[in-house]
Amino acid sequence: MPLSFVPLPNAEVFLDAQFLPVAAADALFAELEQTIAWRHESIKLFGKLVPQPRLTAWHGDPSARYSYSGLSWEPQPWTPALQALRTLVEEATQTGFNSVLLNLYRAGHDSMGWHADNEPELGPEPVIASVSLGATRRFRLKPRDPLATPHAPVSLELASGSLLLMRGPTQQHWLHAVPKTTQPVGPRLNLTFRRIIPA
Ligand SMILES: O=C(O)CCC(=O)C(=O)O
Ligand SMILES: [Fe+2]
Repeated sequence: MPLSFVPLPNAEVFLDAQFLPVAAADALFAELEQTIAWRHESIKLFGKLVPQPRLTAWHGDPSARYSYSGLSWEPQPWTPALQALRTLVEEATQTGFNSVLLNLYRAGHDSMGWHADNEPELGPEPVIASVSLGATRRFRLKPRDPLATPHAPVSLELASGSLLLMRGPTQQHWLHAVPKTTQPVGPRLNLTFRRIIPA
């Protein structure tokens, strides 16, 4: 299935709900959940170290150093599975990526707060290609400034094998999040492919 345009003001968002066949997505989920060296990082919030509500890993080209939420990341090398997925994502999006951030949401209590992927290393108009595997979780988007971008918040259910593409002015004008849920939900793995501009 091709990427379809999600019409939002001051944004360029595309979604392919079935980028990977379900069986391939489930197999990739199982492989990555087992083989990635997942880390439980903490971030500094108001001077206190707080464990992130999810597990993470960072892979990429050696030149793709990155700072994220006050953390500095040295990328781990591409594994064959990650390299194969990168090639598929690059073909689908016609974009080159040199790194991928992996997030493992172990259950409904794991989450990602409101933010934009607007770190300076990503340049002025970051291209973010996000592949989801495993349980379906709700992905929320809301305008950063509702006066400049008058639109209600948006929910996308990101199912296993889906590909979400955000580019152009999206990170400048919109925030996104994966809220906690009290619904019983299994683990979900998300991979955001990024292009770091080496310093
Ligand atoms: O898990 C998701 O769908 C979003 C992940 C995300 O926003 C990020 O890694 O910056
Ligand atoms: Fe993000």
